Amino acid sequence: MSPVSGPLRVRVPASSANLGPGFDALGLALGLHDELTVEATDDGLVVEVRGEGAGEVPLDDTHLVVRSMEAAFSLLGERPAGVRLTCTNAVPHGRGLGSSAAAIVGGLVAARALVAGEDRLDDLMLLQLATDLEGHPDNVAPALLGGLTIAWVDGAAAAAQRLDCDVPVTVFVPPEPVSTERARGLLPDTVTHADASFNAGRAALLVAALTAAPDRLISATEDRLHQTYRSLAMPDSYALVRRMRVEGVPAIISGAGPTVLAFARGIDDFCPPGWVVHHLDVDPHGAVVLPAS
Ligand SMILES: Nc1ncnc2c1ncn2[C@@H]1O[C@H](COP(=O)(O)OP(=O)(O)OP(=O)(O)O)[C@@H](O)[C@H]1O
Ligand SMILES: N[C@@H](CCO)C(=O)O
Repeated sequence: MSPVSGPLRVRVPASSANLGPGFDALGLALGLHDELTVEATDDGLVVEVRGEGAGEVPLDDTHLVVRSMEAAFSLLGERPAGVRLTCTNAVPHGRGLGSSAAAIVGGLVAARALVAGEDRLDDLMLLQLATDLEGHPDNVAPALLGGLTIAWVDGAAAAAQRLDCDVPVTVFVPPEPVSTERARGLLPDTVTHADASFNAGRAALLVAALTAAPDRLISATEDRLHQTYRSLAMPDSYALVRRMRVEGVPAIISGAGPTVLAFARGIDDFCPPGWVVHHLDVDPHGAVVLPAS
């Protein structure tokens, strides 16, 4: 796709990472989207934010979407004289639904569309930039590629395998955020060989369960590497996961939490007071460039 001169729109999905045992590797693109409208101008930077984050995120060049666009411009050695950016956000911040990944990927895809086109900045290069900005690949991969993704880093090189996946999802979003930074700080430096082996097996089973054998989801979503350690920061989320799992519902902490995700529908009665429920499908597309509406 060649560069777009007029205003353009980028739609980028929420994502749920880890999915239980697949810590820092598995991720799922979800049908809840942020939308960016971006236009090259003759001068300056204008940022407008609507929806999630409005009144909270900065409106200058420290804005995460702007920082991400700048990273792409720097790599390309080319940038517009000015940018007008409007963010219409539906992905809640600090909830484990990949809001930071959506901002990063949205900014990179928008910058590519504005000045380069895909022939000069392909998806693998965007995945690398996004992983460098986010710090781990498991949210930015599904945000970029859609579907179910298995992401990894070889040395410093990020990579991902996308898989088709069509599984119904319900997410329960609590009113208060927990930052990924805080959640990552609760993890131990080492785990037992038994726990590592357990998670490796269940993560492998989870890929099979999500693509071919959904009856395995309750076993496939067990985890020993992160959820219990993080329960200190999100006790209500952890209790909700346990309540659903004892009823046979494959429930997990979404990403670094505190959102709870279940691979099921018709379970809204589990929703605690003051939380928000979304019934979501998997987004197969990832970030897409659309004509400005
Ligand atoms: N659309 C956005 N625009 C600007 N800044 C954003 C946007 N989305 C996220 N951020 C920044 O990222 C922070 C949230 O990142 P954090 O990683 O803690 O949560 P998350 O990405 O929503 O959850 P997770 O990474 O666990 O899925 C916000 O507090 C804000 O500073
Ligand atoms: N794998 C990351 C996902 C963050 O969304 C973590 O759990 O910290």
